[in-house]
Amino acid sequence: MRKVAIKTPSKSYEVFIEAGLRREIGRRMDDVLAQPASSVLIISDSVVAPLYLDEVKNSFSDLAVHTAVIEAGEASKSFTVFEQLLTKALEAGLDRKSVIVALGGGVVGDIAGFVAATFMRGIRFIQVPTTLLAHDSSVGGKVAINHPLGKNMVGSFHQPEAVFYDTEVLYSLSEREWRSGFAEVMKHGLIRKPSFLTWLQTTISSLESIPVEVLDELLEQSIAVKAEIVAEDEKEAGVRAYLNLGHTLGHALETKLGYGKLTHGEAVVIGIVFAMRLSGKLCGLSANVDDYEKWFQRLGYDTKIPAHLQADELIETMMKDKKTEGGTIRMVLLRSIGEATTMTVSSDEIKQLLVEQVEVD
Ligand SMILES: NC(=O)c1ccc[n+]([C@@H]2O[C@H](COP(=O)([O-])OP(=O)(O)OC[C@H]3O[C@@H](n4cnc5c(N)ncnc54)[C@H](O)[C@@H]3O)[C@@H](O)[C@H]2O)c1
Ligand SMILES: O=C(O)C(=O)C[C@@H](O)[C@H](O)[C@H](O)COP(=O)(O)O
Ligand SMILES: [Zn+2]
Repeated sequence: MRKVAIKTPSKSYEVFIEAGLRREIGRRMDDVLAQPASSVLIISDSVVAPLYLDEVKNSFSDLAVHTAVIEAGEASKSFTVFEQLLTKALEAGLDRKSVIVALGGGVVGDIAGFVAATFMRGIRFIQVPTTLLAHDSSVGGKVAINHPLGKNMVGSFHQPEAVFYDTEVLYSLSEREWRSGFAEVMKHGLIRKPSFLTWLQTTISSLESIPVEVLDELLEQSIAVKAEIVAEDEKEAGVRAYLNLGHTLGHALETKLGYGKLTHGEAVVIGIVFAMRLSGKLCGLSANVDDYEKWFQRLGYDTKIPAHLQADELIETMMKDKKTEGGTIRMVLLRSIGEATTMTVSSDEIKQLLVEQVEVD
């Protein structure tokens, strides 16, 4: 068992990392709750539920356990599904002492967390992440749904009571989902921990899956970066924005292509390459961005912007990014590997580089 402590002004809790933990959720939840739960609503999705919902459900005894299964995929982070889940919570008779359990990847974690943040003005919830990407999304309390005009535009900060990470369940992930999650792992190295990044470069040569003998270490190191930053700045008044490296363009790509077309990690990697090229121009990043791009490509990422997207429409969507201030785009850039910063960037500078990164047919 590995543990990472998350300490924020609003709540302190732990991330427990252990193979087989899904069969222990009910019993372990009692250990982390200061007050017992009156009932539980497990929210999962249509891919995860058939695999793991029964095992999680059976780990609870002497408690009313309700379940809700949403359609798998990014399109479910919507107002419609949000309302359906609130209706389910009401029909199931949840009260202020009830606990929501988010069993799934970042989509389930984000929407279930937002239901918990808003139901009766806020009830407790537990994260049970089932994707590699969710090592990021389950920690730190950002919960949200998407708006057709922008990613995560409606949300809150609502910290979970605990994160129970069962590493065994990751081995039913597709290669594409391993790759998507690994984008956020690399991001954590790039913004804060060059030694971790070097370790990743020497240890991980394929993303078919992450070898079991390195998985726990990789998760602990990557979550530790997030924990450090969230402890410094829970509500993104400053350094937490560094966790957004690659996201200004990444989110715009997800929005403009239609939610779910690219995975979140695929979009973020394109955004990271873009942010690194801009960093070379604007804030002295001396690292060879071509070498990083080649590393990403060797790992199977497509680093180019799809050809049919126009720079102007991407810029228009980037303008709606949550870091934008007074109509100017603020991006996370790198002064060096491991040292992030935020900077205002003009549309002209963005446009020129966007055009250069568009894929050639
Ligand atoms: N809140 C945050 O801080 C934060 C951080 C990063 C990303 N996010 C959000 O997270 C979302 C992406 O999360 P994701 O990549 O986990 O996507 P996801 O939840 O859609 O999961 C990806 C796919 O894998 C399937 N899946 C999940 N677990 C599985 C398992 N163990 N075995 C087999 N299949 C499984 C899902 O059903 C889905 O089809 C995005 O909406 C992104 O905006 C939030
Ligand atoms: O935790 C954070 O802070 C992050 O920015 C982590 C990101 O990986 C994540 O995608 C997050 O949901 C983006 O937040 P947003 O505020 O840009 O919507
Ligand atoms: Zn992200």
